Amino acid sequence: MSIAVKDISKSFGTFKALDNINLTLPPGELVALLGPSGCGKTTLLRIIAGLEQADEGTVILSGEDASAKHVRERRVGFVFQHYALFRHLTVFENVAFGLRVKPRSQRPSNAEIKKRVERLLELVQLGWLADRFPAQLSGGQRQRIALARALAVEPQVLLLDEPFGALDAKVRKELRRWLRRLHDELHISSVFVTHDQEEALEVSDRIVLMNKGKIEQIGSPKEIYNNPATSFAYSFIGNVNEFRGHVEGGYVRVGNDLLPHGRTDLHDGASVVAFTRPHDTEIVKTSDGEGIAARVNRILDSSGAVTRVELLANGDARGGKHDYFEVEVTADHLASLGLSTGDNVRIKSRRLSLFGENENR
Ligand SMILES: Nc1ncnc2c1ncn2[C@@H]1O[C@H](COP(=O)(O)OP(=O)(O)OP(=O)(O)O)[C@@H](O)[C@H]1O
Repeated sequence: MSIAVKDISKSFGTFKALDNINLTLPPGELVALLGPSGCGKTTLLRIIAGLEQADEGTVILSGEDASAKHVRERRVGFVFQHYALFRHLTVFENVAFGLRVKPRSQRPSNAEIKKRVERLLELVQLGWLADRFPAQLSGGQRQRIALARALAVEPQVLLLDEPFGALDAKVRKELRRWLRRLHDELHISSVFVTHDQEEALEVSDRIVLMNKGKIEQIGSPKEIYNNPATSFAYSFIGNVNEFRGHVEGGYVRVGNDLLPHGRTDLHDGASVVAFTRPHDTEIVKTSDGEGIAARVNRILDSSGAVTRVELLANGDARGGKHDYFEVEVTADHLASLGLSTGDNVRIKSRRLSLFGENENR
């Protein structure tokens, strides 16, 4: 089922939680709503579900205006961070619940319910827990049962609000891979909320990046990572080195340092923020000349082909919010540089992205 959101706005009192959101999601995708705490992800998810009413705008499910449709009619399945399973019901009965409470005319027979629940438990790989009670399950197992329960009523859309948020990092990683595999089997249009960029990048087909009630960018994980459309997108997704200064000819002046930028469309004196990814950042073993003055703080041991070098700003950026840099260098290059902790160096960028104070690209 396709999901479209048109001109949705929502305020709580005087606070605008969602500001004119527009979104079209093709059917069958696994979509991440990603953004910092309080940016409006959950509110948007709840509006799509019909659990919350928008002040303005419409939600269109499968080409039909769903605004007037009740939650039950939207055929939406939910999984929440703390989705309380019924404590007094076994795993089997928790999953069967949505089917047992259907109106008699739509309710499957007991034999059919048994077959469906068994199939779902097999799907979430927990058939062996059918007779247990929720208190006898781990957090990860509970979330998988919650998912089986959401799927039992054959929803056309699956909405997940930080489904693995309460779990420890290792279980979280396992479960998100598992969710991806499950989605590849079922292809139900699914939207999940997360504030974890790694989770969104690893699992989703498409990321909707939000900030302060607005959409910053929509794209595949690759697009968002490689071509962040706004300075917010740059600093939120992936590791990045950030420099603030102003344009001086072909350079960004950061205090006493000059960083070459290679752009021709910038006015002298314009305030800019410049970003570069660690793998696009270069270390030059000289203490003067072009580049940002920095000192090697740590060279991380690595058995792989790439080594991470941490540096601290030496010049005027020191003490600021962005006085820490990360550079990824190949083992060969590192050897030829002959770097040691404490060395004074300069850093430059092979691919610098600049954003003006009020500019988004
Ligand atoms: N019922 C409500 N009454 C008042 N303010 C609310 C209500 N629900 C949400 N808000 C506010 O709206 C903003 C968006 O909330 P929302 O839960 O959608 O954010 P979020 O991006 O999901 O955040 P998080 O990642 O922390 O869950 C927040 O500032 C929140 O405090």
